[in-house]
Amino acid sequence: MLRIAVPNKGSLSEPASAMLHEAGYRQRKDRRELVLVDSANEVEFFFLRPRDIAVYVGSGRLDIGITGRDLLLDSGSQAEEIMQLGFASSTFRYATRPGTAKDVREFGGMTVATSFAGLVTKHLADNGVDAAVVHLDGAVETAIQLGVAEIIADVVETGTTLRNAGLEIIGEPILESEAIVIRRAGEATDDPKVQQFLRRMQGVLVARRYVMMDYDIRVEHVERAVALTPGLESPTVSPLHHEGWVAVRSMVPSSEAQKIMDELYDLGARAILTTGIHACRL
Ligand SMILES: Nc1ncnc2c1ncn2[C@@H]1O[C@H](COP(=O)(O)OP(=O)(O)OP(=O)(O)O)[C@@H](O)[C@H]1O
Ligand SMILES: O=P(O)(O)OC[C@H]1O[C@H](OP(=O)(O)OP(=O)(O)O)[C@H](O)[C@@H]1O
Ligand SMILES: [Mg+2]
Repeated sequence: MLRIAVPNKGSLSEPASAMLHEAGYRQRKDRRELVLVDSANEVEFFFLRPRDIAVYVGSGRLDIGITGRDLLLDSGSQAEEIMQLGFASSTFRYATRPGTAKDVREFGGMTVATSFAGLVTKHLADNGVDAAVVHLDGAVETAIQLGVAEIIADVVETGTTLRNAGLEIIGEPILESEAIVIRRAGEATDDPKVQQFLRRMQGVLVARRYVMMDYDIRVEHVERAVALTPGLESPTVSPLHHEGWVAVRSMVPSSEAQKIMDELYDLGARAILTTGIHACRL
């Protein structure tokens, strides 16, 4: 059985379970369930606090886990990133009241409040800055108003929380984060069970990002048409009963589908259809 850690709460929890469900795995119906065995797929899921997942995986108690890159790096665990999952994207940044500091090198003697003390302590040391770090569990934006710190370091997605607290970002992001799959550092990556899991997750990412496009076009225009729809490897071109016409089938990025349909139409393509992809293995 492959033993997989899944976030049980917070921003990562629902999208992680949704992705696993799309990949064909059983997921819990009751949020209080802590362990779930999916015997048909030979997988056991452990629903754990997102912060703890790198600890379990790094110690080798669980084979793989889904967590955030920022949480992995903050934990200092012996675990490594093996796949990006494309959700819960954010940056991790310093922020303060206008006029306090413009660069991390000006933080000397100040206090930084954060829920990611490991990450921030390392970043300050890497920049040769002697600043105090106060660890808070959440809502760190309020720490400045309440006089606990002059600077905060926190997750920023849209920036709304910072703006509402009257804070401004300082400098470049400390890091860019998203949901990732992790495993114990240095572990061989050719375990067939792990490989199968990663292929399933990759299949979900591709199914979400691409649509299947079909169209009919006159033979003399097919080269220009397939240049617009090159597919991942090569488009399928089939003869049509109607002489001089072919049918083309190809995967295209869903974000570009409408633009490509317009361009194909202008080239003379007709019966242009797109259909969703439910699952795939590349
Ligand atoms: N607003 C957000 N947008 C994108 N990702 C976020 C956001 N807030 C937190 N995250 C990500 O979620 C992970 C933190 O998960 P965690 O469950 O510990 O905190 P949370 O999602 O903020 O939940 P809570 O604060 O309710 O406990 C990190 O990887 C972080 O980057
Ligand atoms: O840039 P934004 O789109 O505003 O999102 C960022 C906010 O989202 C998270 O807060 P959360 O709601 O999880 O509360 P917390 O601070 O208590 O973790 C994070 O800690 C930031 O405060
Ligand atoms: Mg939070």
